[in-house]
Amino acid sequence: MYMYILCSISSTASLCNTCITSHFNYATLFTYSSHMYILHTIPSTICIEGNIASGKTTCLEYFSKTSNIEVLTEPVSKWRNVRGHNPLGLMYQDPTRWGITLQTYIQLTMLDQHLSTISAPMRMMERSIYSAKYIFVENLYRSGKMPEVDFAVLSEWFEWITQNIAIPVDLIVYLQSSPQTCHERLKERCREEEKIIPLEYLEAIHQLYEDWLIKKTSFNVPAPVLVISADDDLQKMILQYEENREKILSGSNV
Ligand SMILES: Nc1ncnc2c1ncn2[C@@H]1O[C@H](COP(=O)(O)OP(=O)(O)O)[C@@H](O)[C@H]1O
Ligand SMILES: O=c1ccn([C@H]2C[C@H](O)[C@@H](COP(=O)(O)O)O2)c(=O)[nH]1
Repeated sequence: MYMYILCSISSTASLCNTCITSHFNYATLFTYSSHMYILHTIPSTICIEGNIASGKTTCLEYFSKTSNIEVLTEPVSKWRNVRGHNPLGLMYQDPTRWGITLQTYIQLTMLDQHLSTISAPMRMMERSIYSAKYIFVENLYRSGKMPEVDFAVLSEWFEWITQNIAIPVDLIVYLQSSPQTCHERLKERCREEEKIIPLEYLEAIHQLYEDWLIKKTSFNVPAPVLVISADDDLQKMILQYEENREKILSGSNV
């Protein structure tokens, strides 16, 4: 049985009594097994958050050319094909029946990404286990499309995971875009399962993101937030990424 203790490190490594899961650039994980501690350095983590088709994957592709960063895009291909089944497509067809199926699988695959071993000192992820719960599960529940029992089971799972496993995030980059822009881009991207997404769905997701990351009135925000306005064309977005490069790579919003 392994016990995980996460300690915040500034310049020198030391074991601290309390777990601090944000505001650090460098962290060390002590796994305790029987009688000994094993020391691992874990990479700092930047999560790119934003509405559907706001430009997250495009942003990650841009930063994938930077050395010392490992980019992890959302495992959408898994969500579209798990042992021959398509939970993403099923959820859009019948959210009340399949919402829990998709979100359980997303929770697992996101946890896997947070915990995956990488060789680079920095991990840049598309979304997080937090937005899966605080945005997408919440939206299904609030819109009356997820039965209360499904929401309760998913919530119990999420709480167990976040209380028992350290899932550190150092910086959230929020690509803030209007739902209208996302709707246009979504139609352009033309993913089969998403053809039925109405503007209202993107508006609801947008509102949940704003409450979480801008107003900070809904759920715990696990890291500082850097907001980048994402309605601009690609060239202007690249300029913004360059202007913010240092802040992003140092894991800081200031
Ligand atoms: N700044 C932009 N201007 C115009 N189109 C964009 C921009 N960023 C991304 N796109 C296009 O919009 C669609 C969605 O972008 P994507 O990066 O896949 O979004 P996400 O990963 O957030 O769902 C893609 O077709 C992409 O080529
Ligand atoms: O927790 C989640 C995360 C994502 N989705 C859906 C939303 C989109 O249809 C796809 C992929 O999202 P992108 O924003 O295009 O990367 O997955 C979900 O339903 N629940």
